[in-house]
Amino acid sequence: MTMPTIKAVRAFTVRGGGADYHDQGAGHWIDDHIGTPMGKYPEYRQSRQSFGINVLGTLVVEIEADDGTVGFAVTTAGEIGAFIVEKHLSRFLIGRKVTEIEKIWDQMYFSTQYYGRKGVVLNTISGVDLALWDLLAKVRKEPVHALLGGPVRDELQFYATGARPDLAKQMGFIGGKLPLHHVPAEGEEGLKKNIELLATMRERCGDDFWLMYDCWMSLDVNYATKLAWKAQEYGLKWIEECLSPDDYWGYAELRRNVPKGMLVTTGEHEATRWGFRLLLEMECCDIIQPDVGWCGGVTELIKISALADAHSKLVVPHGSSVYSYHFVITRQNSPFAEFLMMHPVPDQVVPMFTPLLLDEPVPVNGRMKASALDTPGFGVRLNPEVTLHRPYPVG
Ligand SMILES: C[C@H](O)[C@H](O)CC(=O)C(=O)O
Ligand SMILES: [Mg+2]
Repeated sequence: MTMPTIKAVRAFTVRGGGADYHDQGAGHWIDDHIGTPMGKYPEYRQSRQSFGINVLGTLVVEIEADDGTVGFAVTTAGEIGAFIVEKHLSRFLIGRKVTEIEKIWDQMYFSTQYYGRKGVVLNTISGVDLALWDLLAKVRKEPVHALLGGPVRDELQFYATGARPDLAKQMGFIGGKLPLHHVPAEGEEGLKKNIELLATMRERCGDDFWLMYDCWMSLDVNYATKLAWKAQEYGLKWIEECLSPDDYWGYAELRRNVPKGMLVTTGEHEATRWGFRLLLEMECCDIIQPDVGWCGGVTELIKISALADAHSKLVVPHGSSVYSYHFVITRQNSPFAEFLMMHPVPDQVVPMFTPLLLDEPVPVNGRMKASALDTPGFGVRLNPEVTLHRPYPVG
């Protein structure tokens, strides 16, 4: 088979949901007084949008081959990402064979290293990488998971992230991850409220349902330790992303501090094999949670996952819908997946990247058959009713 070459690269932005899942309308649970590192400022406590959590918006990367096949992917990077793709990264793509994914990744990473390494640049590289995997799989008329070695199980099992684990239980999920609402600056009263909410959810969900707390980088070691010990009574399964992603030392200390059996998880704001190497070698956590749309894409997640496996750690990727599912189904050290509840209440399951994608599969009764992932590429289409904006058209 002669492999097609890449003839065009296009980068678009979109507002309102999509890959920037924090870019939601008013009244959504995801922006309701959730604990953040900005919570030390009372004026930024009630809403994450008030400090700009949704300023980036969604980036859509489209890569077209000379046989007419188009691969695409979405991530959180908006207009900055569109600039980087069109003005910088496209030079490593145009004219290349669709199979040259590893070399393209290496060139994207090392050519941006002087201003990149993490954050929005890695989100952008991830978007390009995912679009390349989508393109190659479509050219080969296979799902991405087939290129990754194929499924190791018949179905995925999900826990749900959202404000209502009690409803998630009724919907068939194996667990519910709650956002923490109150930060250390809200004192003993806030700590009491954090524990009361957990107690209420334990009461509603019964003993056997997993309950987790997502702390979104909002705590310090002392507060997180206190929270963990108080939460033990209510069977908290794991305590997530308590500290700044840069505080590897704090994570190592927290992991030593928490009650035996409670898991410490983190990594959704970490990137690349080098970042995860620190988390693993410094024994910062029990489960790593790379976001495949942010950590460097599938090409990098393969390496991160192998490193984690060698350290006997689980990889349970953060969010990212189909981009995660195609990976998780192929790895023994990823035994379950996250489903982010994007319904505002959330009392029903809606596709995570709604309304941007069509054919996005969702868990039914907390599960998804591997066969739901059998369409070529990542198996999703851009919704033609969503208006895309191309801020930096090149060529
Ligand atoms: C709910 C969390 O604050 C955040 O929006 C999502 C997240 O960290 C997760 O799904 O994990
Ligand atoms: Mg999280």
